[in-house]
Amino acid sequence: MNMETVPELQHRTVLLDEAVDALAIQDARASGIYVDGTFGRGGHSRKILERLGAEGRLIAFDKDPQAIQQAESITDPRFEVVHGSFASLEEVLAGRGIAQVDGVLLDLGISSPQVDDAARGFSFRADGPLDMRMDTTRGMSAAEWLATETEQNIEKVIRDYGEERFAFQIAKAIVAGRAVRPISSTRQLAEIVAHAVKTREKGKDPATRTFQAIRIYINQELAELEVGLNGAFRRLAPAGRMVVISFHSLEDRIVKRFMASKANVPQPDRRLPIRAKDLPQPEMKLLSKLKPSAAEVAANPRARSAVMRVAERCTGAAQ
Ligand SMILES: C[S@@+](CC[C@H](N)C(=O)[O-])C[C@H]1O[C@@H](n2cnc3c(N)ncnc32)[C@H](O)[C@@H]1O
Repeated sequence: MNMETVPELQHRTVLLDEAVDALAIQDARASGIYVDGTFGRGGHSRKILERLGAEGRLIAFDKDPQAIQQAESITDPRFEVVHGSFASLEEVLAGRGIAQVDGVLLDLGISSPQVDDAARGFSFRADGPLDMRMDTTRGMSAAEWLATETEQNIEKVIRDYGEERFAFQIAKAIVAGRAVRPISSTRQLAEIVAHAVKTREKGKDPATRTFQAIRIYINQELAELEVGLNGAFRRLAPAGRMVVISFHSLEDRIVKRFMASKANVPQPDRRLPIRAKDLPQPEMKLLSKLKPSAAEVAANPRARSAVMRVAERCTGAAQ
């Protein structure tokens, strides 16, 4: 579809002030360098630019060409947008001769325009081609993947990334369904899943978990998050802030564990009891964990599952 014919869909930024406040862009830090790893429709980026001084700099990333098209309308000389994953943050910064940044923001997952445009194939509510790629310029669509993947791997993805207890039945139904007719639309997949799911969760469409799982797999969301967190950490200046907003427990678990490991906070799965005096110096300080207010959730129901975590690079940490 010609992108110029797509009506512009809106994204309501979650935890807008809270996330930008957490970057602490003030005093000397207003002339720092910041990264918005998930530009979306630029709600956070625009607010960061409002707070930045004349010498400050903001580098934004997004995998989605439609987000990039929006970002390119920002003509501010302090701003630059990169079409690519935040997993490439380190090499992109290195390519610009930037050794350290003062803050990194990641507002994970998909934007409302991606969900609301049926042609992107993310939604089980509207019929559209079964695509689900954030970056439509590369990689395999969900339809292509479901056409070729083994039943065992489909089951594993749906179980691991959707935490779906009917993963076995759904994978079986997908493989039986594709033998009759290629699964090329969101509605077709949603119907196959609905028949395979035996008991319904209250208030939840039976396709919710499967769509989430396939989307995470197609976009390699969790693997890229791990790489992005590590890259952001290595590039953070002392006292630099890392602010991450997650929208489901799999993401939040990764963020929580990453920050906790850098802050020497004991992990439930750490086997050996380690005496405090034997622990290495913490490299990060945990600053806050926050959820949207009831008023924000009432105004924007998509904010309901958001969790924001903030950590700061310790000043004494080795670079
Ligand atoms: C929740 S939206 C961000 C909204 C944004 N903060 C705003 O205020 O408009 C998430 C965006 O991140 C992008 N995205 C998700 N994972 C990404 C990744 N690994 N690298 C770059 N962009 C990513 C998606 O394409 C989407 O546009």
